[in-house]
Amino acid sequence: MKLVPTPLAGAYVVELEPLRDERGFFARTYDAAQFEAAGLDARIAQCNTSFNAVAGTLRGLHYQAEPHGEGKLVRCTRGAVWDVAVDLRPDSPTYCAWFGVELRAGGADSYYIPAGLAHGFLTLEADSEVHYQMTYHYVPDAARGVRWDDPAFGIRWPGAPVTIADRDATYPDFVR
Ligand SMILES: Cc1cn([C@H]2C[C@H](O)[C@@H](COP(=O)(O)OP(=O)(O)O[C@H]3O[C@H](C)C(=O)[C@H](O)[C@H]3O)O2)c(=O)[nH]c1=O
Repeated sequence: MKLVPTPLAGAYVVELEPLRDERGFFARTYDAAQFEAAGLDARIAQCNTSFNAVAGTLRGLHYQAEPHGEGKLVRCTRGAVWDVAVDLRPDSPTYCAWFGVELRAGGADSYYIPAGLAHGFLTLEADSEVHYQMTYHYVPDAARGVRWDDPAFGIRWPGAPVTIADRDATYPDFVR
């Protein structure tokens, strides 16, 4: 697999390098040694999956407040999503910048999002599933979020959400 830098400091598109034969392909999706060598957080504390019945489902953008920051390796395992991260680290050279990537089931890409960035996605197809590897465990009281259409970030989405949790739709404007 290849770690391809994104415009966001510390965030990478993880490109699979499929080994093909007459049956199909085999590919490594994660390599702790390669992550550590690149200075990425290689811990796997928990794995999660989310199923989204309706195309146009928007989840996020979420993060955990320090000291419970969580890195995420995000992969689409069914359907397709527009996957977005926004940098909320005040000391980062890419503070308040965002980067999106289309992730498809069977596609070559995953998205590694370090702690301190918020993450969200908009599904592009019905019955889309997203799998996460998390570097830190879930701490409900540390759950935070920013709004998908917050003017502070100017995130471009392929469409408006068809379904979104009230919590996600009503985060207050982000103050830099
Ligand atoms: C995140 C999480 C949630 N939960 C429970 C809490 C709720 O009872 C239920 C659904 O949680 P929530 O509505 O926060 O799920 P999402 O809106 O999909 O949140 C996720 O979506 C965005 C895109 C992310 O990047 C995070 O992975 C995560 O915040 O699962 C858990 O038990 N463990 C967990 O790690």
